[in-house]
Amino acid sequence: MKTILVTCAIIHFDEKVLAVQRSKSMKLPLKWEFAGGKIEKGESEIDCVKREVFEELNIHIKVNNRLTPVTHTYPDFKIKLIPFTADYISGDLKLKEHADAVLVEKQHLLDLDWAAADVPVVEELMAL
Ligand SMILES: Nc1nc2c([nH]c(=O)n2[C@H]2C[C@H](O)[C@@H](COP(=O)(O)OP(=O)(O)OP(=O)(O)O)O2)c(=O)[nH]1
Repeated sequence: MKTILVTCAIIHFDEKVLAVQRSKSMKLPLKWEFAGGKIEKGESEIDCVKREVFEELNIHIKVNNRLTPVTHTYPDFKIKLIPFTADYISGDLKLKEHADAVLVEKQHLLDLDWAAADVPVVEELMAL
């Protein structure tokens, strides 16, 4: 099975981080994730995560640290999820694709129903 490379951004707004919920019509419907998406051919990880966040949320971010990538096999595809911490810089948040968004304190992140690949990312984040 081919592995798709996906970046995501853990965007900090002061002490909280932004989680977004996939819509009913997307793969992994209604699961929570960090904004991001597939790396395009020739694109750097950082350019990808900035582009995806702007396309999905209409905001600009500053990318900070790369966390540990997670490889996960879903029933019909396999991904390598590459997470970055980031800070909100500018723009009015608009949900272009997602069903919902919440700002969550780090200690409450595991209350959400995450996409399976994100669980190790959330655990690493909570331990930082
Ligand atoms: N953006 C993002 N995707 C994630 C996370 N965790 C996780 O398993 N994924 C999966 C869901 C998607 O299948 C894939 C990201 O692809 P995408 O968002 O660009 O595309 P998609 O699946 O919605 O659309 P498509 O395959 O129909 O083109 O990675 C995450 O935290 N952020």
